[in-house]
Amino acid sequence: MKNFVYNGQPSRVVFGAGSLQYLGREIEALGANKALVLSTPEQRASAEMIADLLGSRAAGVFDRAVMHVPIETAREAREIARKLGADCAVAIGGGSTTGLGKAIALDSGLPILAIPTTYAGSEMTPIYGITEAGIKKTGKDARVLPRTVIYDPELSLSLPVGMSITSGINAIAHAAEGLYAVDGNPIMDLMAKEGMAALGRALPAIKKVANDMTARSDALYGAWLCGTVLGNVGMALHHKLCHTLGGSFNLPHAETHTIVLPHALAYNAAAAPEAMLAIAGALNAKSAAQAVFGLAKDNGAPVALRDIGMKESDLDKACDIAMQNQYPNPRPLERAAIRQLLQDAFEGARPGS
Ligand SMILES: NC(=O)c1ccc[n+]([C@@H]2O[C@H](COP(=O)([O-])OP(=O)(O)OC[C@H]3O[C@@H](n4cnc5c(N)ncnc54)[C@H](O)[C@@H]3O)[C@@H](O)[C@H]2O)c1
Ligand SMILES: O=C(O)CCC(=O)CC(=O)O
Repeated sequence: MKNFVYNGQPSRVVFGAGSLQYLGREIEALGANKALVLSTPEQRASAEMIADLLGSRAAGVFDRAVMHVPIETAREAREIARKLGADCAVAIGGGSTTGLGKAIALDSGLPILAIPTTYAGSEMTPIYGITEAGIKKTGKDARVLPRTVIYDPELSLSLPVGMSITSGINAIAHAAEGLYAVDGNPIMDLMAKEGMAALGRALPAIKKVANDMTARSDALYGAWLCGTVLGNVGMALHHKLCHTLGGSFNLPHAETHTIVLPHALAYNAAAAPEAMLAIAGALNAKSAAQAVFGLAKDNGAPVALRDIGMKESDLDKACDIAMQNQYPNPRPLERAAIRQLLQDAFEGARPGS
């Protein structure tokens, strides 16, 4: 018998190859006149292309977005937005750039138009993260949810294949944990299954042919759905472990998600059997944990924390941090089992089913 609360979150999505052509129309619909364009240094050329498209509606380009939004960068961007008189922010890039837009919006209420070029899903969430004095704090605020999102798969063609696979599995992690969320609901379950299935099809196809437009479109569609799940229901052990490993040990975001997810699913398997069946079904496999491990390994993604910069001597500390301020999880957190999970992820062991 169903028993749930569902809260719709207002955001407008424009999806499709070539949909960047609607940028002007969408800025106008926001009632904005001066957009500050945000990007990482690596995507400066994309930001300039956006500024050119905006013409007189571009206030300027700020290209210093970096992972985990250092407070100093957030302050600098807020000040530039204020000096330029920007009345909206256009974020082109992945979660780091959207995150910078969110840090500006949190302070000023400036509306964000996001143009995602990875599959991280931040554009669909009211979640922000800011790093101060080496500690990453996350929170939720309706002001940071982008008002408009333009998903144009053509802009994801340049995402390197390796990053596409890990970013896609980052998206799958949102959907997988959404299926056993304490505050889950049937709408998010549908989105989670459809999103995972789209990514499960798309990632091997992208590995084969990086510019397969159908696969790129499927992947971005999956990212939208999985990101929506992240924005609507609470995450569990897997996200807690990744926040610990990323925030305290500076491990790269999407790769960490890719490595940890099969082990977190194996840990939760017996406590969340229906979710596991749904995940396995969406990925066309018998075991959820094995399916995700295979998706990573067969497509050349890293499967061991030791290969992305984790030190074995830090595993005890990581375990201690992960045991603090626990997120709700289907199986209670048992220290010895979590420590073993981290060891398995460190070594890249095949997870149990
Ligand atoms: N708040 C949320 O809801 C949420 C959700 C997911 C991730 N995040 C945050 O987002 C960050 C990670 O985001 P990410 O994994 O998207 O990585 P990212 O935004 O850091 O991007 C990684 C690199 O890829 C480049 N890149 C992005 N798209 C590209 C493209 N199409 N072509 C070529 N290069 C491209 C970027 O410029 C950057 O150099 C983390 O800080 C994470 O915590 C937040
Ligand atoms: O860094 C943030 O903004 C929060 C990240 C988050 O909750 C989603 C994730 O870990 O992929």
